[in-house]
Amino acid sequence: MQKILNYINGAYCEPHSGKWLDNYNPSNGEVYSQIANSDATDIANAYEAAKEAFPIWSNTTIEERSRILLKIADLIEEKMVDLAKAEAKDNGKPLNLALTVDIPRASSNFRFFGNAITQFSSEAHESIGLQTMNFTLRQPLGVVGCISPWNLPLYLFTWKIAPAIAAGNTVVAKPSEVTPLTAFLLGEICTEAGLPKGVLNIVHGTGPSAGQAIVEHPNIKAISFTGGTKTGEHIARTAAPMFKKLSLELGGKNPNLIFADCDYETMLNVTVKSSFANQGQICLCGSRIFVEKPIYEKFKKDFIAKIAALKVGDPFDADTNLGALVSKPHLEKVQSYIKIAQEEGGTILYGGNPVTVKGLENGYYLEPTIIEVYDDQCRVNQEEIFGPVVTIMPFETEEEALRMANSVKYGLSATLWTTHLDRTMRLSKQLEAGIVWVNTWLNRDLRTPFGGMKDSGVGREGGFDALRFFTEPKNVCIKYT
Ligand SMILES: NC(=O)C1=CN([C@@H]2O[C@H](COP(=O)(O)OP(=O)(O)OC[C@H]3O[C@@H](n4cnc5c(N)ncnc54)[C@H](O)[C@@H]3O)[C@@H](O)[C@H]2O)C=CC1
Ligand SMILES: O=C(O)/C=C/C=C(\O)C(=O)O
Repeated sequence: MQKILNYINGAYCEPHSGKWLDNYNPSNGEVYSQIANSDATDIANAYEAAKEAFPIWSNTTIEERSRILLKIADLIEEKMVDLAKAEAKDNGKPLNLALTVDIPRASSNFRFFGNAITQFSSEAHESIGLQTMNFTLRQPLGVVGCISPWNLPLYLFTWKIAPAIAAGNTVVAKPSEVTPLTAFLLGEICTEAGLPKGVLNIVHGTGPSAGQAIVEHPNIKAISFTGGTKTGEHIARTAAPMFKKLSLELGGKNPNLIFADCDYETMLNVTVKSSFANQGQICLCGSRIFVEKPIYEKFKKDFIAKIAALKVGDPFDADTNLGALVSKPHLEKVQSYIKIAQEEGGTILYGGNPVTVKGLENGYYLEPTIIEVYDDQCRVNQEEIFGPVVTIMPFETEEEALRMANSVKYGLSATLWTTHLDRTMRLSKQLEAGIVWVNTWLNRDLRTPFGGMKDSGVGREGGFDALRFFTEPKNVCIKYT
């Protein structure tokens, strides 16, 4: 059986413990590989390799760093099909999605930061009349930790690693133990691209063991984490006494506000995606849909018809719209919320049942599910489900829509459908979200700040924000006569 090995100091190696975890294929429920079950010793080894590589890498010219990052981007593109197949098998997502979204974005992450680092510069402030000149160095932090989740495996893993190494840091990174395969494959791509050994070290294993050891390591200077809010809270508690820099991209329960004056057809098509792309397992999915009363009944009917036409099936079939959920425990968690919805008095307008796919009877499939709710404070409207489940509810006024949109503990993204300019401006300012999309969804320009407010996280990634996170500003003040 295939072994998912650690990649430390430029070479693949077994975990120190000699222990392995089962890796499941969500499409058929079978174990198909073994994952290194690493512990604090593996993290310490990875740290040592990263520490040794740091003085050389941090003094490598920007041009050379950029050249290597661009080469990694090229190699990911060259290996697109193999990587996409690996992602679909490991995660259960449709191959088409991996081919058009996940792997192209992983390549773009390296290409973007390979270029961005050549434009990242220090600031200077001349204190006129005082004969002093200040300039601010932006120095790499040292060894940093990157911890990523299972929903967009290579996409989010590289979203952290690329800016970290572009800025001159060396990295100890851990992908999710639920989807480690493409991170494993990234090791050989980095070697082929000529990334010096020790610059990127990839350690596999569980959160409480390998992940915790990264966060606890006293000399790992910063942690960039994407995952659940509870885990983020735990990481913050562990890291705070060591004054580590933290970037936490956490959960979401994002509102999708639909006004009667919107471009209806575009809204309907995009709302299908923002509800169920990647089986709804994207922290940015619009899982709470609020529709202005005059078009509510029409929307309900049209939305149900669109969803009924989606195909749940084998991730490798070209016409599959929704593949498998990522794991059995996750499927059970999502199903438990459908039960809660019924207990709370919600109406299941569509879906709610597991799907049996011929030849893949033990896979983790679930119908896309639409729940009509009558109180925006109910649990299914407040708690992150992170699956193919959306709630819908009508509203009468802009004020009511805004109040409900903001009445959750999360604040990651919000989507607004309207052609009314004043309303766009008013609501964009008042929505409690780090990202507001108007008449679009998941429309990404990698230069923009990305992250959430409230329980959706701390800090911003993307563009120069990421490069600023992965560097320490040091001001030098010179007095001259
Ligand atoms: N992007 C997002 O917003 C994501 C949100 N979630 C939410 O979180 C829920 C739980 O999913 P999980 O897979 O359990 O996510 P998680 O937050 O536990 O996992 C994310 C990453 O953190 C690591 N991790 C876990 N515990 C850690 C610790 N103590 N120290 C350091 N690293 C640790 C994991 O190994 C994984 O690499 C989901 O049902 C979903 O609601 C999950 C994944 C992504
Ligand atoms: O950077 C993006 O485009 C998307 C990020 C998505 C997540 O962070 C997530 O789903 O967890």
